[in-house]
Amino acid sequence: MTDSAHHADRPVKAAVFGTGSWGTAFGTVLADAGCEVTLWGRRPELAEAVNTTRTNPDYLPGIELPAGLRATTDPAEALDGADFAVLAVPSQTLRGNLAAWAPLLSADTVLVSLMKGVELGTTKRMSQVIEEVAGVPAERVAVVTGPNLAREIAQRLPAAAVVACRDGEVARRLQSACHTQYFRPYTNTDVVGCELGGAVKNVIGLAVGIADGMGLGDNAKGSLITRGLAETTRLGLAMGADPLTFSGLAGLGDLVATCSSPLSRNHTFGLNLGKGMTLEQTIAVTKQTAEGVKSCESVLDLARRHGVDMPITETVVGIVHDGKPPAVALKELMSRSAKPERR
Ligand SMILES: NC(=O)c1ccc[n+]([C@@H]2O[C@H](COP(=O)([O-])OP(=O)(O)OC[C@H]3O[C@@H](n4cnc5c(N)ncnc54)[C@H](O)[C@@H]3O)[C@@H](O)[C@H]2O)c1
Ligand SMILES: O=P(O)(O)OC[C@H](O)CO
Repeated sequence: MTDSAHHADRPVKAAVFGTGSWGTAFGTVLADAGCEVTLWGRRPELAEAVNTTRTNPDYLPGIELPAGLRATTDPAEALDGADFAVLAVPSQTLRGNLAAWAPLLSADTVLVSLMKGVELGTTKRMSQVIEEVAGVPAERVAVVTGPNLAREIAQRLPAAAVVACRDGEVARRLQSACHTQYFRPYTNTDVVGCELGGAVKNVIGLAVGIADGMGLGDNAKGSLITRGLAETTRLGLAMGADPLTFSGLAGLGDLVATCSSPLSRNHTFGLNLGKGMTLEQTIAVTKQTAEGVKSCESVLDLARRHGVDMPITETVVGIVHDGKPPAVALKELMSRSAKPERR
């Protein structure tokens, strides 16, 4: 673990872009695993706070960060000698952000996506956006996903995760760079399945939050999780993913964590809508990135492009973007024509 995060005779170096909750928490994992980690953030005062107080007061208050983690606002400084460039900004800003950083990348730096979203308009997965903007092959892009609520990880509570890359050897290098006593990463080469699992679970998390807010009970929750996984798997199959990925950490594991945790921003966003807040009120009280709010539209777009039926995703889009009252949307969902379970 700690000893394995070395590259030949020097520590592995990682730049983490995004000093929000998950960038800071995953940077903590890398530093605890023995890497030299530099966090990039937009705001000098937050970088200063990380360096002087060894905490991130805005995103992870009260949690001590490791000594091997420092912050800067200079992307070139963050990337200097980096083996891994880890990206943890909102999915919809990644393209613009990375365009500015790409010219600073070395030829052998591996790009790592922590993001769980699908780009609006293009319907591209985050690894595809990275390949396109940075001009790198799929073998140099990895994805970290799974049931990883940032605050729990930063508190060093135990969790497993998936490190996915088309090139299995690159996945193994990243696995060893982020393996600690509390963070157990597994490798996978099914990048499409891992990314879809992460992006669609946010949409199902919204649906479950809405149901919880409406007081629909635990049977409704179990039904939404299971049928949500069924529609995720249908989309994955149409896009060439391995269906077994969806019963793993990137699918079921993340779905269960998101749909059952008060720490989930997507679940909380849905909960507020289900309790009767308007979209505007809900957005106003949401301080961090709830990716499903935008990605429900791109996931539905993706489903239509692939001719896949995703009724729960469609219901979420109806409530979140078309102003459909949750009670009306529920009635419509329950009135769909009867069918066999496996179809
Ligand atoms: N928080 C979690 O538990 C968690 C876990 C796994 C994956 N993720 C994923 O990680 C990604 C980042 O989420 P997060 O939880 O860190 O979000 P966050 O809201 O906590 O932080 C987002 C970070 O991006 C920065 N940012 C916002 N707009 C920006 C812009 N236009 N340009 C550059 N930077 C910008 C913010 O300043 C902040 O530092 C999301 O895709 C999310 O789904 C989050
Ligand atoms: O807070 P959420 O809803 O973005 O979920 C965080 C993580 O993705 C859980 O694995």
